[in-house]
Amino acid sequence: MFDYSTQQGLYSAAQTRALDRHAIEKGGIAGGILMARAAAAAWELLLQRWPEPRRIQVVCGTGNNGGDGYLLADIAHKRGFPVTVWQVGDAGRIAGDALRAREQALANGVVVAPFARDCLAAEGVLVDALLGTGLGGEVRPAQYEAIVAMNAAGLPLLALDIPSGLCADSGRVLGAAVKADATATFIVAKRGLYTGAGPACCGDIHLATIGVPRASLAANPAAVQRLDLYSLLAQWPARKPDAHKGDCGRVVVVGGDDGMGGAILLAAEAALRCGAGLVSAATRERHVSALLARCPEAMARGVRGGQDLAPMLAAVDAIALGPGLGQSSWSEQLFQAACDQAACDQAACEAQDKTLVVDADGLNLLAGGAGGVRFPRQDWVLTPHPGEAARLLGTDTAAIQADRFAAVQALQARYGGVVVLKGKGSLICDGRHLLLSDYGNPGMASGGMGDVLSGVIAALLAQGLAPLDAAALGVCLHGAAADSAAGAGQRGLLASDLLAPMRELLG
Ligand SMILES: NC(=O)C1=CN([C@@H]2O[C@H](COP(=O)(O)OP(=O)(O)OC[C@H]3O[C@@H](n4cnc5c(N)ncnc54)[C@H](OP(=O)(O)O)[C@@H]3O)[C@@H](O)[C@H]2O)[C@@H](O)CC1
Ligand SMILES: Nc1ncnc2c1ncn2[C@@H]1O[C@H](COP(=O)(O)OP(=O)(O)O)[C@@H](O)[C@H]1O
Ligand SMILES: [K+]
Repeated sequence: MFDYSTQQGLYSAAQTRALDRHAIEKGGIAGGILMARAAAAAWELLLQRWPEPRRIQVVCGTGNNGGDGYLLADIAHKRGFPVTVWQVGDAGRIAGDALRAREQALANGVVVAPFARDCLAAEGVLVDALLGTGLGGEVRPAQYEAIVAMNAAGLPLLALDIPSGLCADSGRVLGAAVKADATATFIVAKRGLYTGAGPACCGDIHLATIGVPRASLAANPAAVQRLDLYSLLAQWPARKPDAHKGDCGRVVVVGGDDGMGGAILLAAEAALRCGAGLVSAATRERHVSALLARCPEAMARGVRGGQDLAPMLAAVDAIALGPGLGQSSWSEQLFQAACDQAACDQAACEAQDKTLVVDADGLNLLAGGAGGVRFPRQDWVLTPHPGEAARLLGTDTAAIQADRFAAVQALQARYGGVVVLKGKGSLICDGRHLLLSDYGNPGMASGGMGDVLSGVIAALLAQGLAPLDAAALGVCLHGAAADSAAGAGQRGLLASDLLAPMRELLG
């Protein structure tokens, strides 16, 4: 198993508060000092991004996020920039460090005025210091209006800690959220910044750890890890010099019903390009010649049903079940045969018996109860996109996206094994680990991308990686290859464009 403890931790709002408290009470760093450091780090980022702002407008709320904003305004004012603070909400509610920050800014001559409709001037840089990790529930009308106004201003926008209106825990928009060009986040990275609506709201994310003691971090370990492809690759030993194809694993890809022959071809080719020793494709007879013409290294077989498939599965390491599988009676037979063939219990799984990667219509058949397949089971990796996840949990896509962390955990609890919830900020869960990959880009919103991913994960399983490691490395590799292939343009990216960069990344 890979060691995930060295990956970057992602934190919830409650954990961040606990960390702040620990740093203040045990670390002896006053809250006001942390606030001043946060403001200084954000100011530095602002000047890096927008070196000569004609003006700075800071929209402040009544909590400590607003306090960060007041101190940033104070720094800008001292440096001679024209600054205005627009105060949202009743200033009488401001207390503690935030109140001291406001008083300092006022005493130094920063212009502070109540936020009003149309108050924002159309020049300079806007700073969002309205709501941070203290946001609870849907945003109230006054804050909603300020968020809409900030987004409509058409100005460069820097969010402090978290774009206002974004839920730090889930990455869901709570009514309305600021769409920032950059976010300066403080102390630790928050989990909601990297999945769901988070990436679209944050722009570039910059973490300023502001000197929180190591002991405070150690006392509050993160429950989610953000994956770094290269540190995973570094944990995967190189092939031994005398390796032969039998050492590199056998994969069978199962699918390609009428009209979907390309899906099975993509999965087979991806498995080969990611290093599987031998790859067979079990598909409709009529797809065999096209598959062999494009990819002669694959062993393509036409199968009429479960009885033809079973012998092909006898001596394999990983089965990718679902690319273009369809939902016909042929599909159901293949689905059942593959599920029956794979080992079903924990012991066999740990003994590196065959593992199933279930995707696409394999997941739809599972959700529909096809073949009476029983679960939970440990010998599979399920790779649903949010629509498939909704079917598997009997809910709708919006509910999945509203809390992707909860959704992936619920899927894993019900179905067992390893679950990958795809989409921006893909999540991977085996019941003990909760991992996030933020590689990938909107160029991947095109047919066939998921088929490639199932081939990749199957190839990594076949080469001996544990299911969680194969899923984690596979998802990162797939997304990073798409980032490399997209280059300057995302439109028109094809799933097959990922094959060459994946190979390069694997080294
Ligand atoms: N020492 C530290 O701790 C450090 C903290 N730091 C900073 O503090 C931030 C956390 O500060 P926080 O906890 O004060 O909360 P914050 O995000 O300002 O929100 C509270 C405000 O929001 C309001 N509000 C809440 N829900 C609402 C809703 N649904 N709709 C509308 N309004 C709503 C709530 O209003 P109330 O309900 O009280 O009327 C209150 O005014 C953190 O993100 C970081 O930036 C850094 O300086 C580093 C050191
Ligand atoms: N905007 C995006 N950002 C990052 N990754 C994306 C984005 N859109 C799609 N992807 C990735 O592309 C793949 C699409 O898979 P899927 O929806 O199953 O495609 P298909 O069914 O067409 O094969 C997933 O791995 C998903 O995470
Ligand atoms: K904010």
